[in-house]
Order: sequence, then C-alpha cells, then structure tokens
Amino acid sequence: MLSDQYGKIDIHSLNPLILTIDDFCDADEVLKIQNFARAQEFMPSQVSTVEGMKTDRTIRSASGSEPTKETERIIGPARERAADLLNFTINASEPTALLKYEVGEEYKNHFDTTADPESETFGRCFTAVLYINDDFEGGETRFSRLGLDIKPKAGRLALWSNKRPNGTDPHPMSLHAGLPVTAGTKWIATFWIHRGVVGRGAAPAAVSAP
Ligand SMILES: O=C(O)CCC(=O)C(=O)O
Ligand SMILES: [Fe+2]
Repeated sequence: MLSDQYGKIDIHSLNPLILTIDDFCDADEVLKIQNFARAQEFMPSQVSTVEGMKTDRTIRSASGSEPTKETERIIGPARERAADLLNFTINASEPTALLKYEVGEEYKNHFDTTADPESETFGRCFTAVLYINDDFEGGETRFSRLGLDIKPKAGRLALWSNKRPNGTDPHPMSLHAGLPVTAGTKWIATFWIHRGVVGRGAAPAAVSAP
C-alpha cells in the first residue's frame, strides 16, 4: 500500500486531481539530492511560448540546470517512482527539470500543457514536483483558481493532473504558480509525466477524474 511506503498522503482536489505525498524521498535520498542540487550550475530557465522555447524572465525568473547522466543517477529513481504511481513507465517521462529560485524569483501563473498537439508540452498529462529543501520562506505552489497553496517540505511530492477529462485541453483549474521566495533559496525537481511516447502528438487519453 502507498501509505505503507510513504508518509502522509493528502488529496487536495479531485478534478483536477491534486495530491501531496510526504516522505516520498527518505532522509538519505533527500540529503543526496540536496547535495547534488547545491553543486549544480544554473542558467535562466526556458519557458514554452507560442514561438517555442525561450528565456522569458517575466514568466519564470527561476533558473534551471541542464539534465545530465548524473541528474538521472541521483534524481532518476524518484522520477521513476512518481511515474510508477500512475502506472506509467519511465520512458513516458521527460528529463528531470531541476529548478532553483533565489529571493524574489518566482514562476508566475501558467499551465504545464497546451491543447496544441504540435506542442512539445501537449503530452504532459501529469506534473510531479519534488520539494528538495524547505530552509527558505515563500515559494509555495499556488493553484490560483482553487485557493490552494502547497507548502514546500523537503521530500514531499506534489502530483497533479493537467488535462481536462477530454484528455487534450489544459484543465482550467490546474493554473498554478511558484510564489516568490522571500528568504533563502528554493530547489525543486519537476517531472512532467506523459502517457505513452514523449513528444509532439502524443495524444493522451482521458486521464482526469470525470
Ligand atoms: O515552483 C513551483 O512551486 C512550481 C513549479 C512549476 O510549476 C513547474 O515547474 O512547472
Ligand atoms: Fe508548472
């Protein structure tokens, strides 16, 4: 049972499904990922826009690191477990996005997917965010239209569905933001979970609760 493997599991919304799982990574794994994250070089993050991927600090001012074999070795097992929760395979997941937010940095309201089958983000049925540390202030993940803030806690996984029940359009209530960090530095790993093959035109079937 999941609750035997992990800590407290909370369901915050059914449609779209939004849940958190505490102690998704145990203390040793959290420490290993923290040490890895702190040692990485970070560059301004890219966001997906109608013109393709670009650096746009008006949407996301956090910075990201290039995923490497080492990222896979250190964070891959958690990504694999997140996909396993949904019975998807690791092949159905994009490379891990490791993000760092310094004071004042944020990720403004956005959807993680689009309704455009040509877009690289079309297949993102689910997003899982692993909170790597919690020695900072601010930085909650806010579902603006649901009045829901998820508090970062080291080792906690937030998992949500991005699609409406038709499986193609972004779920309007999945609009979310990473609020500005007000003290310290926030690190997260984001896993975008696709159903089937990653990439353009990977049509997901209906995956959300009706
Ligand atoms: O920083 C957060 O809490 C949210 C991150 C996010 O929305 C994303 O990586 O797509
Ligand atoms: Fe997001």
